[in-house]
Amino acid sequence: MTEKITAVVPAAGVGSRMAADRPKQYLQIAGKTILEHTIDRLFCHPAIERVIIVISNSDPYFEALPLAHDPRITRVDGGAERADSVFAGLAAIDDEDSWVLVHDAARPCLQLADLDRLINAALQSESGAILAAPVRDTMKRGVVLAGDNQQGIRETVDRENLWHALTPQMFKVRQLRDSLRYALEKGAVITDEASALEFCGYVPQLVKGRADNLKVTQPEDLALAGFYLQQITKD
Ligand SMILES: Nc1ccn([C@@H]2O[C@H](COP(=O)(O)OP(=O)(O)OP(=O)(O)O)[C@@H](O)[C@H]2O)c(=O)n1
Ligand SMILES: C[C@](O)(CO)[C@H](O)COP(=O)(O)O
Repeated sequence: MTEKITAVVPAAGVGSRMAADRPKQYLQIAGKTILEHTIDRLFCHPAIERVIIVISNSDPYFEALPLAHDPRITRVDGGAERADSVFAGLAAIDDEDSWVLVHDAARPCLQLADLDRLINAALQSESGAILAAPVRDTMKRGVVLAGDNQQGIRETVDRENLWHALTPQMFKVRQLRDSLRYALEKGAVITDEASALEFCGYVPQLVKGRADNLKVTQPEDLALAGFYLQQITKD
């Protein structure tokens, strides 16, 4: 593969659900921050030429990391929402005909085989591609019960063809930038890149990925991510 790909890593969140003493991307696993593990996983693939890391403009942690001095890495300021941060990262890419791969800083357990399959699928897709994991549990939609903050079951959601969207998600820069701009201008709720393309009528490809490509989100995820990373570095 000769394609050279720019990765955009949104890392400007505060990690509120983690309830830690710092944003979760700076929590340590095996002596390195989650952010460093994530960047290491991306650079394992030869097609990843450059990484744009999107950081909060009030972030006091990033500059202390060796990453901050890596010539392959560019820092840009993030925005209020993840989609704003991704849009800011895209602004740092000059060639609109090139490929961009967006990967959450909070997903440090990405495996090379999944990354390679996603890249190959996106290169052959008119509307890019995302890693996704099929839902494995029975899915319920809740309803807030009157009088307290308890939820009851409103319905069981058909899980046929239901997927967890993961990252990386890979698209042509122009297609993603134009879709994000349009969707955000129209006030669409955009929680991943694919939803912006969907809003514009595109059909990105779903590429089955490993369920252990977890997004560190809640306190119990940190130990699990540590276990998964140990498995990767052992292989
Ligand atoms: N304004 C934002 C919000 C989120 N992110 C990034 O998007 C990724 C996925 O978002 P999420 O897991 O929701 O992270 P947080 O927003 O930090 O978490 P929380 O919602 O618990 O605060 C994370 O790497 C996060 O740093 C970002 O770059 N800019
Ligand atoms: C992009 C994402 O990882 C896909 O599942 C997820 O939407 C990001 O987390 P958030 O909590 O929605 O910001």
